[in-house]
Amino acid sequence: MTMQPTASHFVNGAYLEDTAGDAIPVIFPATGEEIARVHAATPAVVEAAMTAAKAAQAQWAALMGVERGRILRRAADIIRERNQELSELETLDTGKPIQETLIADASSAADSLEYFGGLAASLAGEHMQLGGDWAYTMRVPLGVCVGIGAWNYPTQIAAWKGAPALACGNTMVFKPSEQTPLCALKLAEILVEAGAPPGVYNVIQGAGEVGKALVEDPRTAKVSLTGSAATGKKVYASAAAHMKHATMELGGKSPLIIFDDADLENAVSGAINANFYASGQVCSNGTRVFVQSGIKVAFLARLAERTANAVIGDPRNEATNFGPMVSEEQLAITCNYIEKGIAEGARLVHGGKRLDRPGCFIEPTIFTDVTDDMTIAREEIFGPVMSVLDFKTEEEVVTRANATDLGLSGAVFTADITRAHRVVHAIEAGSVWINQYNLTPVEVPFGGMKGSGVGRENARAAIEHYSQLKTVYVGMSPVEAAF
Ligand SMILES: NC(=O)c1ccc[n+]([C@@H]2O[C@H](COP(=O)([O-])OP(=O)(O)OC[C@H]3O[C@@H](n4cnc5c(N)ncnc54)[C@H](O)[C@@H]3O)[C@@H](O)[C@H]2O)c1
Ligand SMILES: C[N+](C)(C)CC=O
Repeated sequence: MTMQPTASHFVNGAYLEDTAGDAIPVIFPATGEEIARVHAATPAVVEAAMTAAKAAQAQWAALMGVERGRILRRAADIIRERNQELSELETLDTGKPIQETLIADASSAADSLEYFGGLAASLAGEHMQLGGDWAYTMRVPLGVCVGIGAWNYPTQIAAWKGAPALACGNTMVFKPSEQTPLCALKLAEILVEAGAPPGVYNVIQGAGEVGKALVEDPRTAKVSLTGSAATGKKVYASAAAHMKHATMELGGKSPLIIFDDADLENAVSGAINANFYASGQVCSNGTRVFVQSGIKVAFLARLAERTANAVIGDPRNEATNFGPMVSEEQLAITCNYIEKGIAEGARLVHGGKRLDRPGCFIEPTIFTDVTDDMTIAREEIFGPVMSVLDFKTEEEVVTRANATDLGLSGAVFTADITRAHRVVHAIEAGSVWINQYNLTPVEVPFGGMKGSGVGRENARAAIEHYSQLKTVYVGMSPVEAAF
């Protein structure tokens, strides 16, 4: 099986190769098979991409918003028509089950292009009457935006950054994660097919060094990173040093709070989605599951029963609902955390073992008797490891839920609507669900508080992060000079 792209990079409207860059093998995580090989961008490729994006920007921004929007919406239509093919590619690139990718990835990219394509024509400033004088604001693009992606949602991340950037009249150079380089190339190809001029959306490959070169390039006006908190700190500092705009979509260690009065079955469903979707490799996952004492025994019993029903296997099989992890490296990190959990006294309720088969498979894992000070309760694992902690009172759980430097997401499951709102208002996180988990439609802003990031993706909020206001003061009478 091979998914070899035409070339490693997509620059100035066409595929571009430069084999002088380090080779990056693309591994299908379910088998360990190499399905493609791309090359990291050399300085010449970085230069070509930045030059193309810079050259294309003014002309792209000069188009009517409705014209830019039409191109984005046409790209959305093409993505929907090719959903099967793009979902299969996402599955091969990441290892996520096809039953997930068919509904969550290319379609999310299409939603984003459709949504921001729809908004492009309505981007506008304001008019202020100042007696006889007046002023107005214009919403203007930032210039060349750099997007840098994580490996868990390669298609979605490429579009969540590209669609609002392009809608606002910016151009983009996007660098996917070196672990999942294939999907973003398809987005670049589709945008050109939809009518985007050369240079408007470019994709180049590489690891952190290439990302760093893009961030530091003087032509870069804005950086949007999806990645770990550690990388975020470095990239944010570098962007700030040169006064560049920045959006940081980083990791989390989110609390999922289940009160005694919650619908048990729904709470179990929430905890499963919040921990085992995409084999646990979701930034917003609710990995600290706080369960009120009265419901804990019943919750754990039902959770273990339902988790035992997971269909683990080849992600290309439509029946599979739990696939491999993305890489041997990520699997090893996860196994290490499981060992630490055991060593620090947490009790395994389910899973905990690597599967005895080829590929990066590990069982969905549930720990109970977890305490707040344990490593597995403090650090983002980014694997299918759920920690169940118990609590007695609302006040106690809110304090414990907030006792983290991160603040990406959270949830509360309860039948008491007053308490639900009280608790979600108290949780320090960018997205909080009530009796739901991990739904992130394009209509609602997504992003983190505290160490989980700055800025927001999706919704109208993203427009604020991909454009800036210019104020124009119009003098209607002579200047009154002092002398
Ligand atoms: N908040 C969100 O929306 C969101 C979504 C998905 C993933 N994530 C987070 O991403 C992390 C997992 O992804 P990962 O392992 O790919 O993260 P990572 O931080 O290792 O890498 C992310 C990207 O940054 C690049 N990079 C690394 N060092 C860089 C540097 N110095 N300068 C510029 N670019 C650099 C990498 O090549 C990669 O493309 C998790 O922490 C997860 O929570 C967050
Ligand atoms: C943004 N989200 C939650 C869809 C995927 C994060 O890993």
